Amino acid sequence: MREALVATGRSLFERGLTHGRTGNLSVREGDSIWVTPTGASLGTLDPDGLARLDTSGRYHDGRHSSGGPISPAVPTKELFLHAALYRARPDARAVVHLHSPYATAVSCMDGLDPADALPPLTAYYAMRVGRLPLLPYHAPGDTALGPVAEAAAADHHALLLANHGPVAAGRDLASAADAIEEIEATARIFLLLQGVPNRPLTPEQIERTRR
Ligand SMILES: O=C(CO)COP(=O)(O)O
Ligand SMILES: [Zn+2]
Repeated sequence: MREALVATGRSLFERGLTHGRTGNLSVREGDSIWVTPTGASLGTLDPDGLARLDTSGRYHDGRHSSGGPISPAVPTKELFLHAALYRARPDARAVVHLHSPYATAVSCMDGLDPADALPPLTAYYAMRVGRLPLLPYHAPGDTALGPVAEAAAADHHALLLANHGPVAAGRDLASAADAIEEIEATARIFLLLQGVPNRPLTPEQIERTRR
């Protein structure tokens, strides 16, 4: 599990899906959450340097001072955001947050539909993402985003944080990574199509898309 988290982080980083020391990943295993430490590059994670929180460590409200973390690593400042998605989505086993450039560019655009920030341009976007709520800007680590994200995540496994970047939950790490990569690919296509007449998929075409 921890090796997979490290390998996924490296892969995302090496392909430019997040930069510097941005982004964070977590996996839920039983009563524990393994999460990347704050201030880490996703390109150079260490399986022994991840933070591990158990439910008695009160990860539910993102506070990790009482009972956890069990390991000495200080968890990401977005732990509360990961916890909000896990609370909202009992089937979720992984959460990925990135500052991927095209999705982040879209998150800075004016005039988006806050209920659904990107059009369904391709079948894989429709399959892997569906609707993408745009959540209002909060500073990184601002726990006021927690209840907002939790409410939105009840019906959506992927969210776009305004002027920040995407976050996606999945039934496993590969699914969460697939969803966030699909957001990035579609954001890029969406930006390429600015000013170009285009045809998003129709509801009927989406309905016929194999999941
Ligand atoms: O993406 C980030 C903040 O939004 C990175 O923060 P952390 O280094 O605490 O994970
Ligand atoms: Zn971030």
